[in-house]
Amino acid sequence: MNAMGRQGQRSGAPTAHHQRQYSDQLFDASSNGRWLQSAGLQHLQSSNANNLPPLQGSRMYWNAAPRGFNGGSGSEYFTDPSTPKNLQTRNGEEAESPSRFSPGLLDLHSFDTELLSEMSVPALYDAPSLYRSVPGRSLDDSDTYLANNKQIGRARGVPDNNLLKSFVADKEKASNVAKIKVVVRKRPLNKKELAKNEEDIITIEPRFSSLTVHETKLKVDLTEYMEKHEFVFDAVLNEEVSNDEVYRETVEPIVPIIFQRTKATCFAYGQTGSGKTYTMKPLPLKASRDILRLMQHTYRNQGFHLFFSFFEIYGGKLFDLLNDRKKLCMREDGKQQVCIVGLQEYKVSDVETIQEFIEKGNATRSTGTTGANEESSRSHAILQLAIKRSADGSESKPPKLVGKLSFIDLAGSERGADTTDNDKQTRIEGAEINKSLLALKECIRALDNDQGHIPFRGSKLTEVLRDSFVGDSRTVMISCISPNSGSCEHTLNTLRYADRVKSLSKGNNSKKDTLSSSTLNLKGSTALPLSSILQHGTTFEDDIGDSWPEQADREDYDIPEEFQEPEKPLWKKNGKVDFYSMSTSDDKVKRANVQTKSKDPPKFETKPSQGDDDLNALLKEEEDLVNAHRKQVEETMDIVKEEMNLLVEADQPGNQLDDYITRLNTILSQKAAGILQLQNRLAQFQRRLKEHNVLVSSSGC
Ligand SMILES: Nc1ncnc2c1ncn2[C@@H]1O[C@H](COP(=O)(O)OP(=O)(O)OP(=O)(O)O)[C@@H](O)[C@H]1O
Repeated sequence: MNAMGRQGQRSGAPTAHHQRQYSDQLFDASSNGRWLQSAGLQHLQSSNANNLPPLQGSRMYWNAAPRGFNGGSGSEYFTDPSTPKNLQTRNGEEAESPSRFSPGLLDLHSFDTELLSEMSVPALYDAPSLYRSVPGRSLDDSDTYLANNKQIGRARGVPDNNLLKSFVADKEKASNVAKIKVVVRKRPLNKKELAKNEEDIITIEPRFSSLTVHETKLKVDLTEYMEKHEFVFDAVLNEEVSNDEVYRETVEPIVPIIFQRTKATCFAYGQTGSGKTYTMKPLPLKASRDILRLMQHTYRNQGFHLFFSFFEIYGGKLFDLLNDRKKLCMREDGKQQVCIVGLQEYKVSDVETIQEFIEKGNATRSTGTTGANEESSRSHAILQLAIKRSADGSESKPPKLVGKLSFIDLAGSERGADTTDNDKQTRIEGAEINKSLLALKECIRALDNDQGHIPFRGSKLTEVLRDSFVGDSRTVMISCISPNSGSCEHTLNTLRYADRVKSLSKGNNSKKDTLSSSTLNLKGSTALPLSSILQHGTTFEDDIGDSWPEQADREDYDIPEEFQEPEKPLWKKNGKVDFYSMSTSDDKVKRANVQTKSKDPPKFETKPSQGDDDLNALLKEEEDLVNAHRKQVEETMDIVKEEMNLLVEADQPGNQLDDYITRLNTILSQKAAGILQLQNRLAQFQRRLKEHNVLVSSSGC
C-alpha cells in the first residue's frame, strides 16, 4: 500500500483553486557521494537512495488515529470531524468563508507586510510574570490595564511625545525578546518505563536553567561508572511543569510582537515519544485566545483580522488538514517567495471556531506507531495564525499580512538505527523527517548568524517556513526529552541539537564568519561546566528582569588558548617559571593566584622538592589540558558521527550539506592540530623538567 493509501486520504471534493503539480526534486546520487568523499566517508556512500542502510523499527502498523494540536490535554482527540466548509461558530453563524479573503492561490508573500503606522507593543510586556512562571496568571489579568490604556485607538493618529517615548520603550522591549529561545522540557517516566524499573537519569536545576544527564558507562574492565553531561539553556522545565507554564515560558512573550510585523515560529523537537505533541497541542489555542484579546482591546477597531490555516508535510508533500487532505503545491514566484497553492485560510474571530479547526486538523493528521510511541506523528504539522490588516479599515481590499505565528509539531526524530522495520515506506519517511530536521537546524543557525545565505531549500519544511525566517523573526524551540535510562543516547542527541541551535544565539546577532560559527556550534555541544558559568557572574538574580538571559560568553572558557595567543616561554634559565594562560575560567583563577605568588622576588629554592612540586603541578596541568582537548576532540567526533548519520539518513545531499561537511572537516583538523601542538608542548615540558632535575641535582641541593 502506498503512502497515501496508508494515510487514509480522503477524496473530498476539491474546491476550485489554481493548482500546479509539484514534482519532487530529484536528488543526484553522485553528489551524495561527493560530500561523503569530501568528508573522508566514502565507505558510507552506499547508503544512498537506492541502498539505504536497513532502518530498524518497532513500527508495527499504520494507525490513522487523530492527534496533534488542540486545546485540550494530551489524551483529547477530535471525534466528530466535519468539513471546514460547514463550520459554524457557537452562536450559529457560519464561519467566514475561506474564499472571502483567501484567493485560492495563497501566496504567503503576496500580502506584503503592511507598513503599519508605528504602534506600541501592548504593555503586557511590562509584566515580569510573562517571563517567569506565576501560577494562575493569564492575559485576563491585564484586561483592566488594557481597557484603560490611553494608547487604544490613538495609535493611528499623530503620535504625541509620550506615545512616541512609549513606543520606543515598547519597541526596545520587543527587541529584548531573543531571536531564538531554546527551552527544554522533561516528561515524567511513563508506565512502561516504570514497569521496567528504568531509572530517571535527568536532574534539573531550574534556578540555573541547567540540567544534568547521568550516563552510565562501562570501563574496559566492565565496571560501571557514571558520566555527567551538564547543559544550560534559556529555560529548563521539569516533569512537574504544566502546559500553562510551558505556554507562559515560550509563546506568551512573542504573542504581542506579531502585531509588530514579526513572524514567529514555535516548534518542538525530540525523540519519538518524548512529549512533542503533548507540549505543542495546547499552545495554538492559548495563543489564539491572547491574540483575539489583544485585537479586542489594545487594537480594537484597527482593522486587524486573524486567519487560520493548518497543513502537514508528509513524505515531502503538503496536505491541507482543513480541506480533506487536499494535496497542496508549493511554488516560488519571481521574487523567490514561496506560495502554497490552494491552502485554505480561514478568517476567525472566536476561540470556539479555532478550537474546532484545530480538532478538525488533528483528526486528519498522519500518525503511525513507533517503538516509543503508539501514536507517533509521522508528519510535520504546521498550524499558522496570521494577523492581517485592512489597509483603510474597509474590507473592500484583501487585508495585508502584518505578522504570523507558526506552530510546528515535528515528526519524531527517531533514527534509522532504532528501527527494525525496513519497509521502504518507513525508510522514506525516516529519511524525509531527518532531512527536514537537519535543514531546519541549518536554517536556524544561518539565521542567528546573520548569514547572507539561508539554506531554505534544504527541505520542504524550511521552504514552507521561509517567510517565517526572514525579516524580523523569532524562533522558540522546545526540546522534549524522555527521562529514562534507555533513552540516554537520544536525550543527549536532542540536547546537543538544542545546544548547537542555542550556541549562536547571543542576542546580538553580530556577523560571524562561517567557520567560527561552526566552531561555536560544535563547542556548544560540549557540556558546559556549571561552575564556569557561575564564575562568570551569571546568577539567578541577575537573570530576573531579563526575560531570556544571554548565556555567559562561551569564548571565555571554550576556545583553546593555542588558537588565541602565541606560545609563551615555559621555563626560564633563572628558574622562574612563566605560566601558560589557560582557557578555562577555573584555570584563569589558578593562574591569577600563581602569578600573585610570583610577584615576590624569586627566592632560590634550596629544597629541590619545592621546585619539583611546582613543576609537577604544572606538568599535571599540562596533562589535564591535553586530556581536556582530547576529550573535546572525541566529543566533536561523536557529533560529527551523529551528523553523518543524520545526513546519510536524510539521504539528500544538496550544496549546503557539502558546505557543512567541509566546515566540520576544517574544525576537526583544527582541533587535531591543537592536540598535536599541545602534545609537543607537553613533550617539550617533560624535557625541560628533566633538565631542571639535572640542574638541581648538579647544584648539590
Ligand atoms: N509532560 C508530560 N506529562 C505527562 N505525559 C506526557 C508528557 N509528555 C508526554 N506525555 C505522554 O507521553 C506520550 C508520548 O507523548 P507524545 O505523543 O507527545 O510524544 P511525541 O514526541 O509527539 O512522539 P512522536 O514524535 O512519536 O509523535 C503520550 O501518551 C503523552 O500523553
